[in-house]
Amino acid sequence: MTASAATTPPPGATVPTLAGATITPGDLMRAGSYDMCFGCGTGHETGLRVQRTAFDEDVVLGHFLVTDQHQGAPGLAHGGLLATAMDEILGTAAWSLGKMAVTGRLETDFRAPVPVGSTLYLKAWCTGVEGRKIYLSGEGRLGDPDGPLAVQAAALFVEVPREHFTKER
Ligand SMILES: CCCCCCCCCCCCCC(=O)SCCNC(=O)CCNC(=O)[C@H](O)C(C)(C)COP(=O)(O)OP(=O)(O)OC[C@H]1O[C@@H](n2cnc3c(N)ncnc32)[C@H](O)[C@@H]1OP(=O)(O)O
Repeated sequence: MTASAATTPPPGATVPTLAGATITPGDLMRAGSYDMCFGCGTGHETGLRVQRTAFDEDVVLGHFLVTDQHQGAPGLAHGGLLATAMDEILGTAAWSLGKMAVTGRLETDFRAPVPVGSTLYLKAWCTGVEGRKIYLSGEGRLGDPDGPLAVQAAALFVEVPREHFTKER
């Protein structure tokens, strides 16, 4: 992955830990997802409907089925939607550390085309935390969790207070 300095943890960034977390992975699993989220909502008719299948302190796993609603070129997934899928799984990895966080920066490498009808298997993990900054990496593989590499991503998420989601704008 050709990650920039902005998404690479600086020397001295800590290895993430769940100590002091306000949200546990169990809470997150029970909370499910926001129904109308384009990434994971089951109420969103044309969304990606990413399913999160496992997460712990080290890694988060998920997958989604690429449908004809997700095309860019005929028969192939749109790159922007693949970036959205990576955003979703990277965000889940950030939240699974017990931190409410939003995407500050998202970088993607597209390694192989992703056909309609295929399942993209997603994986994300935290590479370091410094203050409010959470550094994450992820990948998407075709057809199987160990299948061919299709997408790689690196991101900087920034921890925010609850008011970020509730204040009127
Ligand atoms: C319980 C419910 C469960 C729900 C399911 C959970 C799963 C969820 C899955 C969701 C998945 C989907 C997720 C989504 O889609 S989240 C939606 C998309 N993202 C947003 O809307 C975020 C919009 N941006 C902001 O709100 C603010 O800009 C934030 C909050 C990010 C920072 O503004 P704030 O005023 O607060 O802080 P700051 O500006 O002092 O920055 C702080 C530090 O960060 C560094 N920095 C910031 N940006 C960048 C950048 N681009 N490159 C490099 N560095 C950057 C900055 O230099 C500084 O560093 P330092 O000077 O301290 O060293």
